[in-house]
Amino acid sequence: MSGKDDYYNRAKQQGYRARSAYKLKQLDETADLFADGDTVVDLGAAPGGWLQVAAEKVGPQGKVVGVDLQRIDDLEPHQVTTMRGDMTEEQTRDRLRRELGVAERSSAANQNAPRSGDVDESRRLSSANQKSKISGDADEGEGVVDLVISDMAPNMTGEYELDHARSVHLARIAFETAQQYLKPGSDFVAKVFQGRDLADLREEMSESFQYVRTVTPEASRDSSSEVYLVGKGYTTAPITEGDELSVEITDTGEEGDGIAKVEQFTVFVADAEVGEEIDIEITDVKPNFAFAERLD
Ligand SMILES: C[S@@+](CC[C@H](N)C(=O)[O-])C[C@H]1O[C@@H](n2cnc3c(N)ncnc32)[C@H](O)[C@@H]1O
Repeated sequence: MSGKDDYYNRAKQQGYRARSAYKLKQLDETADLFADGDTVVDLGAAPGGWLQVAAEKVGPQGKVVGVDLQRIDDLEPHQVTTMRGDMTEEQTRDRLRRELGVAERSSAANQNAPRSGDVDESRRLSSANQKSKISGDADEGEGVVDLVISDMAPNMTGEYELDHARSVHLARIAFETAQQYLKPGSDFVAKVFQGRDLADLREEMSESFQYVRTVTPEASRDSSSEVYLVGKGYTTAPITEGDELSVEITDTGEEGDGIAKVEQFTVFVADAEVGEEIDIEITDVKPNFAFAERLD
């Protein structure tokens, strides 16, 4: 018996429905995914190993919603709800939206545009405590989910290119779902089989997250080509570090910096006064605000 088969036995002994539970635990160790009280969406959740781990990690104040083509037997933790459906179908995505209790938000529109509503000065935080604070005070309509995880996998045909393409398609659907519901600063994980479209998907994700990692948990079988793309720090910023642009200072932050809006996205500019029209360079981009220096 190889070392990897130990995970099967451990899952049996420890009451997990699938050995994949250990993949999620290892992903969490590597990428720090969960926090107490989080709301988590788990796509491709049957038979429920990841749901069990997620429920443990978010605790009794959290909420976990699992979706799968297959029926998922009831789980004891009260914070877990499940639904049976195909995530490639709109009606399943509608049901998920209703379960999360949010209005529809276009993922395409959301991809490079900020969410509606101003970002207030209280969100100007040090990067060290950014995730928890921002997650904690996000309003409905600004994102309601702290983490989207997808372990969706297609039925394997054995044809490498086809299986890869189908897994990328499922990961893209998961990514679109994440774009609809994630709070600024929150995270996303999706399984994908290695192949030629993996780099493109990672590149697309990197536009919406502060950074993206490719992680292979030890519990993934040696024979598997699966990897997990982990997006950290969901951002809706329409700008990137190094951008130069002309702005008008429309407000003043609590610490005296000028505030400019770029497509509703808040940019703090040091030494700038309300009413000034100035050229700036973006120096640091956070999930829902940025810092800039004036150029003139
Ligand atoms: C590897 S299993 C997930 C194991 C799960 N993470 C666990 O720990 O129990 C992959 C799952 O993806 C589901 N799946 C595949 N395509 C799907 C789709 N279009 N919509 C919803 N679920 C899908 C499959 O039914 C299967 O249960």
